[in-house]
Amino acid sequence: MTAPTIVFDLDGTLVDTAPDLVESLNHTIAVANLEPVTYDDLTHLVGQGARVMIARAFALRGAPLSDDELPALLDRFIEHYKANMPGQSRPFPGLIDALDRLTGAGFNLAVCTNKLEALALPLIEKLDMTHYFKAIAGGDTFAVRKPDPGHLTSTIERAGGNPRLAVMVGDSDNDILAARNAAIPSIAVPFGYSHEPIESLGADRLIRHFDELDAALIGELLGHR
Ligand SMILES: O=C(O)COP(=O)(O)O
Ligand SMILES: [Mg+2]
Repeated sequence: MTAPTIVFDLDGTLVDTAPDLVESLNHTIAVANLEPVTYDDLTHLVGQGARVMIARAFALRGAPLSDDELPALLDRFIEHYKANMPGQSRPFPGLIDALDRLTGAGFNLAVCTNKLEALALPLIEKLDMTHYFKAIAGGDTFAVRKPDPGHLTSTIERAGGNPRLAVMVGDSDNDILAARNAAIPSIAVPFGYSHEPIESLGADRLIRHFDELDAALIGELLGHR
């Protein structure tokens, strides 16, 4: 029988990347003399990858940005973010124990992030977490990205899993929507970068800490289907 797959979002779910994202974003927009953004701003900017994050920062500052300026800004962001990796980014409390526990219990683990694949892979590698995951899919890995259900189902398939036997864990509306659109149960975490109250996202469960993520909870969610 195929093992159930647990799919994790990356930014704000597995890893606290906010300080490094803010730093690289501010380095990027500084070329246009824009005021630096803050952590609170980030919850409105993050979610659709670096390109959209840069465009939203310009919009936040009321600065014009044409499509032909974006590629150079994106390159500047990628270069800075990669050079500092893993920077201050760390797994959230209890994550590594949870990954060990779930792997030990026979689950397939995977990552489905809207972060560019070329940033997601080295970050996970530098934090020594690659070996936990059967698949790591970024926002540009497939033709679609979250909240499109295809991003999630393709990640599960790449991990050798079955979308009918899977659970999504995430911090934002994109994650919970992608799961709902794919008819996959979802778990929300409150320590990430959602700009809306986490309770309002409509996840099937809310966990406060990774200590709560165990085989019993996954079984309960899959049993309810
Ligand atoms: O980097 C982003 O914009 C979003 O990344 P996430 O999907 O891992 O939260
Ligand atoms: Mg996230």
